Amino acid sequence: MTEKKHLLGLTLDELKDVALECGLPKFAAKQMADWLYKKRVLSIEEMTNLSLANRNLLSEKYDVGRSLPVEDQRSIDGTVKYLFKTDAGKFIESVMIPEDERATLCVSSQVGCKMNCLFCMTGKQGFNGHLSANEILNQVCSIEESDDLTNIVFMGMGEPLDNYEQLKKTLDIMTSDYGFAWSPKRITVSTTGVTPKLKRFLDESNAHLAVSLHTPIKEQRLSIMPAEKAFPLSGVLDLLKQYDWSKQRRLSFEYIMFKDFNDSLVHARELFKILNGLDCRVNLIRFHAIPNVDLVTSTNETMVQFRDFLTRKGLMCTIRSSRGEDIFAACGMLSTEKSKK
Ligand SMILES: C[S@@+](CC[C@H](N)C(=O)[O-])C[C@H]1O[C@@H](n2cnc3c(N)ncnc32)[C@H](O)[C@@H]1O
Ligand code: SF4
Repeated sequence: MTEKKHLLGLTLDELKDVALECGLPKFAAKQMADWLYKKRVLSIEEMTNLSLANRNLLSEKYDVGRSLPVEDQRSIDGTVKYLFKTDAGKFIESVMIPEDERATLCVSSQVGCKMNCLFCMTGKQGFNGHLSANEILNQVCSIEESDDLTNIVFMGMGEPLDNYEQLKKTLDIMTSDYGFAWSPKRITVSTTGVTPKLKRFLDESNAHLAVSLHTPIKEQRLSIMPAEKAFPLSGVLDLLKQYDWSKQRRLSFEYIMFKDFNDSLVHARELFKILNGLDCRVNLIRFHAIPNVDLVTSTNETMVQFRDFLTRKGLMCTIRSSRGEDIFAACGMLSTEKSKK
């Protein structure tokens, strides 16, 4: 028996094609979108404003394509890490982070990652495949807290801009009226800066952008982020400087603080210099230690000094609190290497 194709993850135009293919009236596409993205049903059977005959026709080739997490782990700080199995039998993780009135879901965009950043567990796993829009949206729809989510960040496993077509489809469905109808201000895409795709992302979406910067010095960045070779930070900044960031769209830079590596005031000064003229903020992140990597996180005192230096210069800078470290759910700690085995 051939595998059925999934409806979740299809845009309204694609659902119109499905309606045509299965001999359903064109307006059935909007009805399907309502069931998938507003009422979030698990089966075609539940789409009760489609006639039974039409539901049967649709079910011959399609299913909804929802799959529940196969495992969850809860941190003492309330963070929950979910494990999902993909269609290809691989595993990915998503992390739900509750904070005051907010509930943020950190989603994965790939199984593993090609970028091989020295400090990241996902990078150590290597690249095991792209996720489809279905598999990205399923992470949002299929967790217990789904209805309460206030924000989505693409900071889980993978480099979202290396999977641009599926990212774009996901963002379209999340922000369109026929889809989740979310404001793009609730969504942040984090990237090392895959320049050609970054340009498309800036032109084709209004979601917030976070760039993983980590050091203003080229040779140092190259030593911890091999992607610096193909997509130098200087090119990323040139591109970003062509856009108007003074409106609703937010630009931020992630900066992991490594002790005696990138945490001196010389670095802070250089960072200020290269970001000068950009309407942006800097998030300082503690390094979450991973096995077999010699880097160490900076002290709180150093982080505060670094932050205060930039703040005094007029650059908005915050220290991001680490969440879910006890269950290996914090930034850069996600890996499904073991699940694979
Ligand atoms: C896992 S990445 C996923 C998104 C995208 N690939 C990127 O690098 O921006 C999300 C963020 O986690 C950071 N990160 C990776 N490893 C980390 C670690 N061990 N400790 C703290 N942050 C880490 C990355 O630099 C990035 O800012
Ligand atoms: S930090 Fe981001 S780009 Fe680098 S290896 Fe990890 S997931 Fe990939």
